Amino acid sequence: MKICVFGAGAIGGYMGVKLAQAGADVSLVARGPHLAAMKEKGLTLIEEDADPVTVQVTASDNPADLGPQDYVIVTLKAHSVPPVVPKMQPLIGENTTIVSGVNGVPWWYFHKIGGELEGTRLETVDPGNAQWDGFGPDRVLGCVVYPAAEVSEPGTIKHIEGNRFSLGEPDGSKSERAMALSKALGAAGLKAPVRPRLRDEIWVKLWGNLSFNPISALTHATLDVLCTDEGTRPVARAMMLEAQEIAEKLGVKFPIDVDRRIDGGAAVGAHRTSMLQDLDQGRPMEIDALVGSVQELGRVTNTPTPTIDTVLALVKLRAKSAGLYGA
Ligand SMILES: NC(=O)C1=CN([C@@H]2O[C@H](COP(=O)(O)OP(=O)(O)OC[C@H]3O[C@@H](n4cnc5c(N)ncnc54)[C@H](OP(=O)(O)O)[C@@H]3O)[C@@H](O)[C@H]2O)C=CC1
Ligand SMILES: CC(C)(CO)C(=O)C(=O)O
Repeated sequence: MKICVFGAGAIGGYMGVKLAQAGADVSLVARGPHLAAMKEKGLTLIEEDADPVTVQVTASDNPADLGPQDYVIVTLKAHSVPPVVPKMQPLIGENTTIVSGVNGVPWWYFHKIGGELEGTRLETVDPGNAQWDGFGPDRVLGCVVYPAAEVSEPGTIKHIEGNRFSLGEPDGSKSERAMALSKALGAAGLKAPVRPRLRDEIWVKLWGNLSFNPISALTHATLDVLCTDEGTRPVARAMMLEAQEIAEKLGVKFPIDVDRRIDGGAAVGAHRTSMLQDLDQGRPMEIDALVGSVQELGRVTNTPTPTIDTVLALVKLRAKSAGLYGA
């Protein structure tokens, strides 16, 4: 089974080391100093309570070097995917599965969902239908990424917590391709359950990213603070309730309520969300995928999103002021 991880930064690098350690036929697409370090010294993974491990990996910035794959696991930031679809084509053969390991509303959301919204495209996450047309939705296997990791220096991944990558077919089936990837990830020491209702998990994760991430970027507060502060907790809660109304119209079942989700965020502690980290480090922020997409779904389902609209406007301007959003 040939697996290529496209965008082998924090999450893709973590997966890449685990797969390589387990003897999988895995290759990594990366770029810049991180790629150069991987090629020179291998890819190192630092995990708590374990000695660092370094594996030699097949890595390139040119997918044509790697050829057609059985699975391409995309672990890029959401906004980085559409522009690289043409570059990814050499990795795609007749039976290639694309695994979308990207936060936010996935571009394939309305594929095989059934009902009147079947096939709806989302401009915020797939401008110009780049992925829908360039990959084709039938190739897609969904994935919700739970681990936290960072590139601590070029060629080195620091794992922070978690090892679960929930997988799910757009139609909810336990397909052969989903089960085979689950087995390969399991053999690499990762948890990769195949879920019949992946969209429910997408929304529970998105609840937090939609609200905590922009609030943290606007206030520079860590999760423990913004989830308990008497001013920002109700803002997060209002955003989440708007999102819940949208999701429930789309058939999602939430296994917990908003207060439990916010308490879960608070329990993570003094964490700077990925959006705040991106702002701090001058990197583009995943605003469209995490917040804009939910506003778009509000329009699609005729659901008012006043709090989401307000926070989205503020965080977009914050990002624009830092030169990290739009032209
Ligand atoms: N990190 C985390 O803890 C978590 C992340 N996620 C989600 O997982 C996804 C990936 O996040 P994360 O791993 O943090 O992101 P990273 O930025 O660490 O990894 C993406 C990597 O892809 C590289 N890249 C970008 N464009 C190209 C290209 N055209 N060719 C080759 N390489 C490229 C980036 O290089 P460069 O740095 O030069 O841009 C970077 O090394 C995101 O959607 C994120 O929200 C979900 C849960 C937790
Ligand atoms: C906020 C958190 C921990 C989940 O809600 C996250 O995933 C992020 O920092 O992007």
